[in-house]
Amino acid sequence: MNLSVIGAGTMGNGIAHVFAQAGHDVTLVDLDHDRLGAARATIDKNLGRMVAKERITAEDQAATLDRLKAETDLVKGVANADLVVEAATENAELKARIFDQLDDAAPPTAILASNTSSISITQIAAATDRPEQVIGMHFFNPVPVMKLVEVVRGLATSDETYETVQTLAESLGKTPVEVNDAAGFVSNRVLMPMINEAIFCVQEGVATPEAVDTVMKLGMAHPMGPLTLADFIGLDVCLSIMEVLHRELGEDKYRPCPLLRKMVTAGRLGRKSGRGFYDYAA
Ligand SMILES: CC(=O)CC(=O)SCCNC(=O)CCNC(=O)[C@H](O)C(C)(C)COP(=O)(O)OP(=O)(O)OC[C@H]1O[C@@H](n2cnc3c(N)ncnc32)[C@H](O)[C@@H]1OP(=O)(O)O
Ligand SMILES: NC(=O)C1=CN([C@@H]2O[C@H](COP(=O)(O)OP(=O)(O)OC[C@H]3O[C@@H](n4cnc5c(N)ncnc54)[C@H](OP(=O)(O)O)[C@@H]3O)[C@@H](O)[C@H]2O)C=CC1
Repeated sequence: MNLSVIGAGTMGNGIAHVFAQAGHDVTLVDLDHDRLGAARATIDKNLGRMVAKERITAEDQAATLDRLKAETDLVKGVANADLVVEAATENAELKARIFDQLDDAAPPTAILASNTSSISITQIAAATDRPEQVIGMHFFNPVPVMKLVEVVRGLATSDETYETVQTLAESLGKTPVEVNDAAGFVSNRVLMPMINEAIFCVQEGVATPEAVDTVMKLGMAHPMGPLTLADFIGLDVCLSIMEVLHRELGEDKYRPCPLLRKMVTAGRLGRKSGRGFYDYAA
């Protein structure tokens, strides 16, 4: 298939990686040329790890990179797409604008999928004239490792669109799980309030970030503590998700922790900015 991925951040590079590795031609689109270069370098590094472990050959690595194109112009980047996955910043207005552009620029038969963590697929689909071809294809971070794709049906999503995305996810070696359109879907409805509560523990002085993480790792066998995971996801993404849960579900239990908001305001976004609950300075 010809696949396009919009947004070359944390998730966009992982999605482009698994698509290209599975043999698809991929165009990665971002407004920022440097971001595209960094994404290619990350994909190359992650493929290199697999070569070092003898899971793939150096020829596979080169062939995967050959299938990957970079583009700063969205119109050119989706002109031949069979399916587009949007993985731009978690912001409802931005996504509506992008889907409006995609609807004009992508072939009429193309499926338009969003990797959104929490925003309504029905609302995103309403920005297009093809809501039956709009769907949530929600990958997990790090994409090359995590086995789940949460496939989110909007109100108008057709069975044909669902089946194409389900088959594509399976062809990547992932397990698709069908969910309906509701704020945060299943994954972030359950995960994000836990992370938010962990941040309240730090804010209220119940324990240090290290202690909170150790409790959840050793006591609950989580691979990463919730604050390490929040830094890994991006604190700006966590805040956006909590805001959607709070606004859409309307209950106090979903209010974003003030410390989370303060850290985002201060530019402490986690790993991607070099500092969050922990310091990642080289
Ligand atoms: C916000 C949303 O909408 C949805 C989300 O994505 S929520 C976030 C979901 N993700 C999680 O919960 C991740 C939780 N953490 C983990 O599962 C693990 O800590 C981890 C897989 C990230 C790292 O595992 P680890 O055992 O600590 O490290 P490590 O041994 O170095 O890595 C394990 C494997 O992952 C690979 N890996 C680690 N980080 C990677 C990355 N960023 N990209 C690609 N591969 C990576 C390693 O190469 C290694 O591969 P093999 O098993 O094939 O050898
Ligand atoms: N982080 C995570 O763990 C997960 C995130 N998600 C979801 O994936 C999506 C992306 O998140 P993530 O990768 O973390 O975010 P990042 O902030 O890492 O990356 C977003 C990228 O999109 C770019 N972008 C913004 N506007 C446009 C546009 N109009 N056209 C093309 N590119 C654009 C940004 O560029 P610039 O910085 O220049 O604005 C940036 O490079 C979000 O919807 C998020 O909720 C889903 C699962 C997990």
